[in-house]
Amino acid sequence: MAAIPFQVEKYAAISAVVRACALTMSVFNRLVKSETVTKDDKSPVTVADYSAQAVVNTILAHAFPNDPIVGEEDASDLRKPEGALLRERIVELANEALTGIVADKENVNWGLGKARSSHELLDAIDRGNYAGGPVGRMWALDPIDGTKGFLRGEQYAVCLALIVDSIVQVGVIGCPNLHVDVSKPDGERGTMFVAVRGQGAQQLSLSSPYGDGIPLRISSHSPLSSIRFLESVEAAHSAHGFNARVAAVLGTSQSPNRMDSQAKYCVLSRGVEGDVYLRMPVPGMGYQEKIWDHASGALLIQEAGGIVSDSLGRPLNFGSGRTLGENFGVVATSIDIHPKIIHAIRQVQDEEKIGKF
Ligand SMILES: Nc1ncnc2c1ncn2[C@@H]1O[C@H](COP(=O)(O)OS(=O)(=O)O)[C@@H](OP(=O)(O)O)[C@H]1O
Ligand SMILES: [Mg+2]
Ligand SMILES: [Mg+2]
Ligand SMILES: [Mg+2]
Repeated sequence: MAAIPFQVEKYAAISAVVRACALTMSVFNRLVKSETVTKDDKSPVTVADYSAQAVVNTILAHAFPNDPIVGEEDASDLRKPEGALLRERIVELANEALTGIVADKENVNWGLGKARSSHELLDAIDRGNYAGGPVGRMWALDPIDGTKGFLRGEQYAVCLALIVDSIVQVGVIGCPNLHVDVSKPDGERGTMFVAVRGQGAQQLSLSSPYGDGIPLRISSHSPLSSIRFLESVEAAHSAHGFNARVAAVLGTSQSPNRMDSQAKYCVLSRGVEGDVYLRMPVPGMGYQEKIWDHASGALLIQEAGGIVSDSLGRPLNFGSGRTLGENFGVVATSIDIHPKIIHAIRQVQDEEKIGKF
C-alpha cells in the first residue's frame, strides 16, 4: 500500500503543537511580570513563547534533522548575563513539556522523555533562525501567535507549517482558548486544526488530536449584506478603518469579529463565525507580514474550500524569505466572495486617492 503523503510530518507537527499548547496553558496561570519582556520592535515575548519554540524545535530536530526552521523567536537575549533568570525558567518549562506524559501517536518516538541542557534548548530555539527561501523543505513556527491575546487570556495560537518549494503542505494550529463547538461559545475550549494539501482540513480537540476530526468547510453562500469580517484586535496591526470602508462598499451591516492570532483563520474555516479575514497594512508602518503568521492558516482555508491572496488578488508567496515581502495585505474568504472583496478593496483605494476620506 502506498504511504500517505506527509503523514509522519503531520503527526510530528500535531505532537509538537499539543505539547507546546499544554505548556502555554500551564504557564498562563503562573506567569509573573518579570517573565514578559519587550522586544526591540516593542512587541511582548514571554517565557511561554521561548519555551514553546524550544519544545517544538527539539521535536522537529529529532524527527527531521535536516529540515531548517523559520521561527519567530531567537535566543540572543537569553544568552546575555541579564537573561539568566528567564533562561532558567525557560529550561525548566521546556523540560517539563518534553518529559511530561502527553498522548503521542502510538509507535512513534520523537526523542521525548529526556531532559535537555540549557545549551541544547537555546540552540533549539536558534534553529528557528533560517532565512527562508524558494527551494527545499522548511518549517514555519509561531510558538505563540497573538502574544497580547495570550496575556489577556483571550485568543492565541501555536502555529506550525511545513513548506516545500514555497508551497505549504502541512498546517497545524492549536488554539487553547477557542471553543470546540461553534454553537457553544462558553463551552469546552481547546481546539486543534489540521490541514494537509490535497487531504482536506479537520478540527479536532487538544485533548484528542489524532482521530479523524470534523471536516471543515468555509461558508460560501452569504449574501454580501450579511457577511462578517474577521480582523485583528490591535488597530496598529491591521487597518480597521479601511476594513470598515470595504464593509460599507459591500453594504454589510454586521460588526466585525475581532480576535488575536491565526485563530481568525480557524474560525473562518468553520464557516459560521465570520466570512472574510481582511488584513490591510497600516499606512506608514512599513511592516511586512511574517510567514509564520499566515502559512498554516492559509492552507487551512484552501483545504476548507476557500482562497487566500493578498489585497491585489495575488497568491501569498511563502518562498521569498521570512516575510511575505512580495505581497500587500491578506484576504481570506470563499471562492465566490473573493472577487467581490478584491473589487471593493480597489474601489476604496481609488476613493482614498481622490481624497474622498
Ligand atoms: N505592525 C504590525 N503590523 C501587522 N502585524 C504585526 C505588527 N506587529 C506585529 N505584528 C504581528 O501581528 C501578530 C498578531 O497578529 P494579530 O492579527 O493577532 O494581531 S492582534 O494581536 O490581534 O492585533 C503578531 O504575532 P505575535 O508576535 O506572534 O503575537 C505579530 O507577528
Ligand atoms: Mg511576537
Ligand atoms: Mg504571530
Ligand atoms: Mg508569536
